[in-house]
Amino acid sequence: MTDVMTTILPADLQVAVRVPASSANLGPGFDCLGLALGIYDDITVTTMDAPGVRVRVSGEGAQTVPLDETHLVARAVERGLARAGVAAAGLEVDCVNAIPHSRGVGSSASAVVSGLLAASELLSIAPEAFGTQALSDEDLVQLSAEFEGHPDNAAASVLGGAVVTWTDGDGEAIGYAARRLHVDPRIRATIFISHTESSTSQTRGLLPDSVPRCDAVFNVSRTALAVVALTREPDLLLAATDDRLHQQYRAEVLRPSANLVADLRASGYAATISGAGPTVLVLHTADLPAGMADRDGFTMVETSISDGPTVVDAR
Ligand SMILES: Nc1ncnc2c1ncn2[C@@H]1O[C@H](COP(=O)(O)OP(=O)(O)OP(=O)(O)O)[C@@H](O)[C@H]1O
Ligand SMILES: N[C@@H](CCO)C(=O)O
Repeated sequence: MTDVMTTILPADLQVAVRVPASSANLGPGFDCLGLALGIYDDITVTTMDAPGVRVRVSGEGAQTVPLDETHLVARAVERGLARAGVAAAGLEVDCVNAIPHSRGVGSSASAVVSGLLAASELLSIAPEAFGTQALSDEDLVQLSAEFEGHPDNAAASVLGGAVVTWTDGDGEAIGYAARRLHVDPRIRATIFISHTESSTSQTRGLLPDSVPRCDAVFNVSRTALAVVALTREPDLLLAATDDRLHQQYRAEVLRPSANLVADLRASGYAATISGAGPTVLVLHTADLPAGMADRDGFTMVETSISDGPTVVDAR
């Protein structure tokens, strides 16, 4: 689909969507593995006659995010509509956020996906004369990854479950694609949400441009193994979540998280830094022992693996 000339949608179309958080990398799969988590932001978008963008936010980020047209959800709604050559004169965006920001559980990707999914639903309920239709999952992955600059979080929030993502091309025209994996139902996800924040763009800057070949080979093998462990042999999760590509380079600025990962892995748990941190993800099949929750600086949350986003209302 290509962008075409803009026409204006009628006022009072309303859609409500619920979009999951995500954990990226899962250890070795830097920028190419992701997992949707059972923590959700709820977004309602209404088209208006009056020009401008009005944003209301409660929950996570309420004190920090902008409340105008620069808000990430509003920008994503406009981008999604533009894809089909339409726009809204004005937009009202209502956000009820449960996904913590800047902790490594994909809040920015969830915000972008919620805006694009809302746009997609607006396109599907617009009067027939507009000739618009919902965006495909492929479009949602492409457009959300363009915002993020990497597809792992965004694809997990679009498709649910675990995802493998890849890119084609470079420079101005990167293509992003993803496939969902069928996660072995015995696998559970627990996160230790850090009480401190970390900026993804800042910690990406700590990564070297090249790594030793032995480390590259190590990560290629573990990433392939992760697909086996996630889909049918969870006993392999500890080995399959090991990494030499990125966590060691971020450890200095994520010291408490790196120490927690090391402790948990030494005790046999498949722990990794979640995304760019500082939250820590543990994948497991058995109950975690009582007392594990007591970690200074972290709140342990036994979450679920999400089946993906839902459209709650569209009228
Ligand atoms: N729901 C939201 N609404 C508006 N802006 C958001 C929202 N969620 C995140 N953001 C913006 O994205 C920034 C956080 O992005 P960042 O990529 O650093 O962290 P993250 O997405 O939470 O974690 P990670 O990408 O490591 O999983 C916030 O500071 C805020 O500016
Ligand atoms: N793959 C990305 C995920 C950010 O959530 C990174 O590690 O920078």
